[in-house]
Amino acid sequence: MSSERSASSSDQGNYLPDHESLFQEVSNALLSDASNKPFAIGGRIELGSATPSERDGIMIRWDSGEGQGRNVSLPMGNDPISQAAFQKLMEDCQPATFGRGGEDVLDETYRKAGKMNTTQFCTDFSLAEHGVIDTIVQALLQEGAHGGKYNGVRAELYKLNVYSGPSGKFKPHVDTPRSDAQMGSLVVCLPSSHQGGEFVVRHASQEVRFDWSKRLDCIQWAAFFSDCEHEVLRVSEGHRVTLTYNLYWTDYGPSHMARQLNALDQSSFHFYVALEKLINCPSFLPKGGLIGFSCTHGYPHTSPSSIPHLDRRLKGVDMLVYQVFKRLTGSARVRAVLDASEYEEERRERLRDTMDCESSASGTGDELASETYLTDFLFAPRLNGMYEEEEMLDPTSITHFVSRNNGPEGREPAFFSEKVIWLTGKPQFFEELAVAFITVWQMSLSSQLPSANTIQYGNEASIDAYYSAAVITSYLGAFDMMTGRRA
Ligand SMILES: O=C(O)CCC(=O)C(=O)O
Ligand SMILES: [Fe+2]
Repeated sequence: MSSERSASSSDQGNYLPDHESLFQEVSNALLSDASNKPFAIGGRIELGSATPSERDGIMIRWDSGEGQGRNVSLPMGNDPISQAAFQKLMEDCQPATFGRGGEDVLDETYRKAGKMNTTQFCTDFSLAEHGVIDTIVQALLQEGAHGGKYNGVRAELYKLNVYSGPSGKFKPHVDTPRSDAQMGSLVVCLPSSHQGGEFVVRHASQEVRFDWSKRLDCIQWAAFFSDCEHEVLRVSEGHRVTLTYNLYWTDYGPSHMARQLNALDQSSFHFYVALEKLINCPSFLPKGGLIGFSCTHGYPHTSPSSIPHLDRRLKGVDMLVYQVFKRLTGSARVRAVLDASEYEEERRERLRDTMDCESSASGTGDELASETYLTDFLFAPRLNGMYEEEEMLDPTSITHFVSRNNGPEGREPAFFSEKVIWLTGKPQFFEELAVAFITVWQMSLSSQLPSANTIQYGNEASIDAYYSAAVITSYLGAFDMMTGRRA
């Protein structure tokens, strides 16, 4: 009894330092490059949730020589026919070579595996069906990498590999890049019983291990950047069957539509034909002007940097309208809509002060009230500084002036008002659809673990993401009666 108590009190004595070091480990892991810039990721696809044909097994069909086609389904059945087919697959594989000093070499002390080229086999396993590429793009694509040139990733099937026990392996190596656009490799492990054969990926003293030997009811995969060293540890038993893919950066991707007019045939929309007729009508905005469409979705923006990229995030009909505007007029812009009521009120008051005639003042007021305020606003949030309550990043209530010292009075408003012909009615102003609230905690990372009441909330660098109304606008040039076209 007493020994139990003393054990528990010594546990308690150890609890705090352990707790501290665990906390430190979490902090360090989060601050490390491996977390900030992941270099290897993995996932799995449960066969139960796969496509109907995959649920019965992943089919490999191959050319077995002399025009004979064969197939085997994985995981392999227990029946003699399946086993014979699998045996034949291994016989039809060639010994896998690897690159050394610019040459392809066969050295089974370094790599012991069978391989088959894509000219000899095909499979019904489809990466696209399972969102593997989408996951890779989401997790490995780094914002702004390569000057923002690349938006997506493309996978090209490269080889089928079989690593068999008791000595299948591939010692540490880096994959040979096949073009400048190559970003990495993807290894897909098909369900096949084996022991050992862990896949290890290393980068800058960090290591990620994938053990695919434990499950036969799923397809498991790992993707990693080209510059990562990796290795297949020894397979002690069974057969480890993988498909390898080369991954390439692409300039298309989930957000490429906004910048790629050819991705879609806009002229197939009824709206396109109708708008084209309107634009070609000489009595419509003869001197030119702005047409606008109120977006059907709300779009979040948290900082000035998100404004120029709003077009990439357009959804559904909003993206279609944006594309049609671009195609027909050559110009389209997505803008956030701000609450200009205070600004407008101030302006009206100033006008009232300066105008002597009551009737003209009220006339101007009406005119102002019918104007619509748009913005490509230029506010400069100070993310690291203190915010005054009313200075919070709130695009729905920005009514301030910014000093740009180049306006007629030395200052220019943060946003400009322009008349717009709305194609489907005015935007729903100022409607806050949702608010995401993120608090940046500035926790002390010193060895002193902050307890609940000593946690410091930094300098209140809170960021509100507002889903505000957005509009798409397009300038029409003046109609030229001579040419029958717009400038
Ligand atoms: O098949 C695997 O598990 C990985 C093989 C590999 O690294 C390669 O083929 O370069
Ligand atoms: Fe490799």
